[in-house]
Amino acid sequence: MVNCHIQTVEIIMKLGYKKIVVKVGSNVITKENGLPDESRIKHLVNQLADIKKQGIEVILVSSGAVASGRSLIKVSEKQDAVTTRQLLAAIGQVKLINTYSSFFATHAIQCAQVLVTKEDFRDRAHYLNMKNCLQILLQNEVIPVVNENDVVSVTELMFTDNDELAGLIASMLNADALIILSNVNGIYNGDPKLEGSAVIEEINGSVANLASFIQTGKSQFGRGGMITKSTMAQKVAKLGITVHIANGTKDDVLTSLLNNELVHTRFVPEKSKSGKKKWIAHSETAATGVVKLNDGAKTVLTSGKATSLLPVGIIEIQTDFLKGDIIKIIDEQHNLIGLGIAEYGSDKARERIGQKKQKALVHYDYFYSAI
Ligand SMILES: Nc1ncnc2c1ncn2[C@@H]1O[C@H](COP(=O)(O)OP(=O)(O)O)[C@@H](O)[C@H]1O
Ligand SMILES: N[C@@H](CCC(=O)OP(=O)(O)O)C(=O)O
Repeated sequence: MVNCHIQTVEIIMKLGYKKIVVKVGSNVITKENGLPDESRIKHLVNQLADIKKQGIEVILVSSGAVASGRSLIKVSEKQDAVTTRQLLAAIGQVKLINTYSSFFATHAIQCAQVLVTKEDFRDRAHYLNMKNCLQILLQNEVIPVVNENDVVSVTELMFTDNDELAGLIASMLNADALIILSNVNGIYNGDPKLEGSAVIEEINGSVANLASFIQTGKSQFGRGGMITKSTMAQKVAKLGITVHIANGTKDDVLTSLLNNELVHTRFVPEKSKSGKKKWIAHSETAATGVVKLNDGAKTVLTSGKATSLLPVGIIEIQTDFLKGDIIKIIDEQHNLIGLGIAEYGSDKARERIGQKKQKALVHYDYFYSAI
């Protein structure tokens, strides 16, 4: 036993992460018959406990409320999809968190339930309140178990899926890595079910044809699918956080991943961005104004150099905004170039369109390039 533990200590230190966010998909912890896979949950908790005991901060984002609810109640077929989801999640989340809590308790570790909605990330003050709460949990050696609050998050107010939520949490907490556990070994260069397909082990920067490898279908209990997972992973890696997509149904997946011994997909991180840029990057739905740029301004702004958005490159203010609002910056073909915080409102910006020597509309420190 002692030797085994010492070995685990060495294993976990190899990648050198200090803070990780682990996202567990519904499929990982749900059996084929739809019932929660308690032995899988227990095995994951054992690994997370080992990792935490090495001094690594762990935040868990776990799906599975709806799947857990299905095991507890029979839903009338007449009930619509939204209400069914609310009902199943409301009941299932209790079971899910109790399962985690009892397994963590065997390691003398406390976990906390943190349920969030997309709205919680929109307003910067609200965002910082949530960040503060998660940090205080971590400082008190508690493992936050985060899920979307499916009871109140409906339709357009929902996250695409929990991968998006996990990306937001990893960015908010400046994690070193985000580990997404699904029921496949990673992103394949073709249909994962076909023999000729292989796992793409490293993705560096934005890969133009990545989406073409991915089948649109998703797994039995999943919500978003692999396309949303890979889009989110590229965005998070661009902010400076390593993203791993691995198979959570494999034994010892976390320990072998952290020991660099697992075949999976790893997104190479770019240089780390500031906390404010990380928030701006995830704030597209909170944007009010839309500003169109000419091609010259687009080239300068996306060159990777520290340049601010000057009125000389603006060709149109499409939607109004106030000073301090998040604005979308688009090119002549209406593609998103980036997001930024407006230094002044749309009235002033309109007066200055195309003019030289005017104050920047978006300062470089508050600009996130989506390209
Ligand atoms: N090229 C691909 N590589 C890996 N998985 C893929 C690919 N194309 C489609 N998929 C599907 O994506 C699924 C994982 O996404 P999703 O259903 O959202 O899972 P989760 O519940 O883990 O979030 C896999 O089960 C697989 O069927
Ligand atoms: N919040 C939902 C999970 C939704 C979701 O994104 O699921 P998945 O694609 O399996 O990560 C639940 O707990 O059932």
